[in-house]
Amino acid sequence: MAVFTPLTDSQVETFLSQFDAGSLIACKGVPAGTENSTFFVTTDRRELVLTLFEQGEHEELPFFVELLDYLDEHRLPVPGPLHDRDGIALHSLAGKPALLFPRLPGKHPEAPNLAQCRALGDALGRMHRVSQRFPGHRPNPRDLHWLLPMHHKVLAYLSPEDQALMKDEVEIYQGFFGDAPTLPQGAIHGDLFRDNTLFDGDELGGLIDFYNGCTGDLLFDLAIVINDWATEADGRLDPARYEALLGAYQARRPLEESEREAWPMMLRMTALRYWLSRLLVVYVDPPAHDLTPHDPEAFRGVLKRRIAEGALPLLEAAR
Ligand SMILES: Nc1ncnc2c1ncn2[C@@H]1O[C@H](COP(=O)(O)OP(=O)(O)O)[C@@H](O)[C@H]1O
Ligand SMILES: N[C@@H](CCOP(=O)(O)O)C(=O)O
Repeated sequence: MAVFTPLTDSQVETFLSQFDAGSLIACKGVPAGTENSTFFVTTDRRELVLTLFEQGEHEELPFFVELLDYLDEHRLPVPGPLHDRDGIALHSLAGKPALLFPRLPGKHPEAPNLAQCRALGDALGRMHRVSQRFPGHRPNPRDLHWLLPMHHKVLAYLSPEDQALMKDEVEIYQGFFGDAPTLPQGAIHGDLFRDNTLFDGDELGGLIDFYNGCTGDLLFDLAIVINDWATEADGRLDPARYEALLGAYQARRPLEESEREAWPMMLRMTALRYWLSRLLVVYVDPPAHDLTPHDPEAFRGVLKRRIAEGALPLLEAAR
């Protein structure tokens, strides 16, 4: 259960009255959330999602609004936030920052099929084409600059073998990315796992949960996607899903030479990013709620597979 701040109907009615979105019929807490309180709101006009921001840096919310507005204006399948009659999206409700969104159709794909992988690759490629011109700026909070200090915090909890793995990897990324040319930049989702997408059958209903959104290497986003969408439980890449996703992505935005060179390393670095963030949740900074944390071991497995796979000749097949 993850409604951290319950709301009364009268609170929701007053909140809704600022928007041109109809009158309240029903408001239901969504159990699936992990960080924010989310409600499905039905009015006499439409289906909406109300999010109360429980944690995180609230001063960054205007960036997320700008990014979603921008992507929505460019016809990407994202929930563009509703703006009130004065043009304001970000409000306060029950003492928490609040945003109202259209409710997008579909559910999270657990075992994505090839059509869904193609749809996701296509949407991400389209998003990255336009996001290169997004004027906002928010440095990537989970890139190498974060890995460098943070990995020290978990070393004490790891076996000697895993300590060596993590330390060696971070050192390798430092050497590689320190010397590499700047990769194509733009706004990225930053956490585009299956559970941050909605599918209605094979049709992509939308990309949601942009609260890791930031600006940085586009390739970082693509690598996160491959490590989740095209990866088996043991960390192995699934060639068919890999090619479906990368092929559709590159039909919209072909990778540049610098990105092809950085690709195997980016897959490794983003695998380690989740190994580390999950270890931090388990050992260093557990959340106040009792939701089961994600398993860090899964991404240790992904990292080890990516190292073993080396230069990934499959990329050629996905050109
Ligand atoms: N715009 C939306 N349309 C439909 N469902 C949504 C939308 N936004 C969120 N949800 C649903 O609410 C759940 C929790 O939202 P999310 O933003 O992922 O919260 P958290 O950051 O707390 O995990 C999602 O898994 C999804 O099922
Ligand atoms: N999708 C992530 C959860 C969000 O990561 P965070 O670093 O923003 O907390 C996962 O599967 O671990």
